[in-house]
Amino acid sequence: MDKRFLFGLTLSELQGVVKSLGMPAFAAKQIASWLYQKKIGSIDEMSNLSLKHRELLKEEYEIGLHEPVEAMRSVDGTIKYLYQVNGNHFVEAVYIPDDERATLCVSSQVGCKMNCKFCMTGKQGFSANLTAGDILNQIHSLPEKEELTNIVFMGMGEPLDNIDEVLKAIEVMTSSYGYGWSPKRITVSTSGLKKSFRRFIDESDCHLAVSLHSPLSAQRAELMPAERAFSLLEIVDILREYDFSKQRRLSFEYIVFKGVNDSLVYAKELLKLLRGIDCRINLIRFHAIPGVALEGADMETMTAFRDYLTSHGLFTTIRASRGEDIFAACGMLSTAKQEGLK
Ligand SMILES: C[S@@+](CC[C@H](N)C(=O)[O-])C[C@H]1O[C@@H](n2cnc3c(N)ncnc32)[C@H](O)[C@@H]1O
Ligand code: SF4
Repeated sequence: MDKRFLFGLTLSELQGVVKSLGMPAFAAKQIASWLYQKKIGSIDEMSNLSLKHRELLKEEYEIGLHEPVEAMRSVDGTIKYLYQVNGNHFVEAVYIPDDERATLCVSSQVGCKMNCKFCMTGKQGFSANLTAGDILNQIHSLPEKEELTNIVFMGMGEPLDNIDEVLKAIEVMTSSYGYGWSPKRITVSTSGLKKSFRRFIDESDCHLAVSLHSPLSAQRAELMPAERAFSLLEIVDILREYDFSKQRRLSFEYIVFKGVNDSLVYAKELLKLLRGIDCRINLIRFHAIPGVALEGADMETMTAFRDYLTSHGLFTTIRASRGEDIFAACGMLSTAKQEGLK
């Protein structure tokens, strides 16, 4: 019988485990502390549990941590790690060191269902959801774990399409029994999914980044089929109900495509769409992917676009592209090869 994994379980799930094995209730917190606050390789190392209880646990469970199976280094210091999940699937996570920050871009799914026209992960199609353990393992088994200052859910997959596991992973990251991190260190990026959009805002305090890419519904639908199920107008209407003026940050991501959405006409439409919402815009350079007839705008156009928005009261930044030489930049992640899809 395959053993189940302890790593990735929330405190209440661990309470269920110890209860079912007839162990004392306080053992759940002890196990959580071994799992999340230390780095152990086996249940035998949980030295404050009795030998009998460790043996009981071992009959049904194992820790379930997995080191990355491959690492690729960019000239700019970015490192892309490949993790094997669930035996036969693969996902990538990208470590991005910066001056005083070190960010890990994590994956939430193997592939993605959303099929955005410009994204490599979208081209791969969907294979599987990650468990909370698979998501947390990208952090916990990272050689640079201790350096990390920020986590962004901007790797493979649509986090809101795997909301239960994403919320559980965030619970472990932010709880005192887990990593104890502030939710302000975590950003979840989404293309927008009606069924779980509100739930994510209500049940977490993490920063939210919405992939917009066009202020016009028809054009957005061309780029992102998800627009047809949950339009930017519906998204913005919901966001207006919430207060993003305090600790929690709302940003919109906008890939600037040459001759598509890069003129000031679009900047003006963005101002109209987002009027009255406390947010910022993050302009992203397009990372070309094979077989897609889209091009990125040049830096001069992006700077003019940024300056126009900022001078009209919508704070806008241009995101630095990192790890392009190793296919680690935004939207370039794909494990189609490892999955045997091409
Ligand atoms: C890969 S997605 C993952 C998170 C989520 N699924 C989403 O779309 O927001 C992270 C960000 O990368 C952007 N992206 C996708 N393909 C890209 C590309 N080829 N060049 C630049 N950015 C890209 C997405 O639009 C999104 O803002
Ligand atoms: S951009 Fe995000 S939602 Fe769109 S296909 Fe890529 S991973 Fe999926």
